[in-house]
Amino acid sequence: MTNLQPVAQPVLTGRGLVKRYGRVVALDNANFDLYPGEVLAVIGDNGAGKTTLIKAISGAIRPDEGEIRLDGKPVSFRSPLEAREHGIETVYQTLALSPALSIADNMFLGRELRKPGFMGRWFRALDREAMERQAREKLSDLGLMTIQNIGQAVETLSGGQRQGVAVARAAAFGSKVIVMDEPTAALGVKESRRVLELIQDVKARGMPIVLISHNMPHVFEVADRIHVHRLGRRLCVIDPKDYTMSDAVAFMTGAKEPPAEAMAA
Ligand SMILES: Nc1ncnc2c1ncn2[C@@H]1O[C@H](COP(=O)(O)OP(=O)(O)OP(=O)(O)O)[C@@H](O)[C@H]1O
Repeated sequence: MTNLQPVAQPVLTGRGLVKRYGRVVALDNANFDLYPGEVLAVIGDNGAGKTTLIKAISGAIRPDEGEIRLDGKPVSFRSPLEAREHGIETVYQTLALSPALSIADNMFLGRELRKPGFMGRWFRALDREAMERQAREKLSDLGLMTIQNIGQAVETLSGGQRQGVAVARAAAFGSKVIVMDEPTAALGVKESRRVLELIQDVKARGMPIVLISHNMPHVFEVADRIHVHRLGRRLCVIDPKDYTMSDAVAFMTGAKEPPAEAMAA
């Protein structure tokens, strides 16, 4: 069995996270660990609490209880913007791109570059040239320059290309962690392949990734470790090399219990 306790300090941890929605306990004392440079897949049945976990670590919700640490320091994000400011970028299932805006505008949405000047930030003119240049650089860094025109509206791109823009944006600005919620769910075979390659590219640049996915072949292809979530908490962490996809599904549905060494604290 592979030793699943990496020696490095985790980049991001969650301890004892609780989130209640009325009587529903979406997170029930959940723990979480992400290590440097790894792709950590989070899998679980519908309603297991994966999205709630990811929302907690990306600032979209505040847990009722528990502690989140980034680089060993306790953090408490009041909004996704605050999490972004700390280097945690999230690519949501719904993408959060503005279809009518250009690729460059989308990449800089909410953090537009402005020309220098004496006036307050919001009164200075946008520096379109710099944004377009940097957007082009970021996309080509990730091998995404099949997109010809950076001024093209996002609504004219294919699903895979849109996902590419969202991932490139996250990779460009996420200085510490990238979280991806079902990045291949709405994509065809070829486009999914490109996104999986992108995940590998981002990982190769040393950035750890949290990947939530129901797609077991994709999870088994790219994940270094798999966090299995059940009934609002982490049940176990497994190495995809040591288990089959049907083992993973059996653990997540409760059809089979994981061996003691994989059980999470
Ligand atoms: N805003 C909300 N209001 C009320 N209940 C919620 C809310 N968000 C999540 N829940 C409940 O919390 C539980 C966990 O939901 P969550 O979306 O985190 O699960 P999930 O593992 O991501 O599921 P799926 O795979 O279906 O997306 C579910 O019972 C869900 O109905």
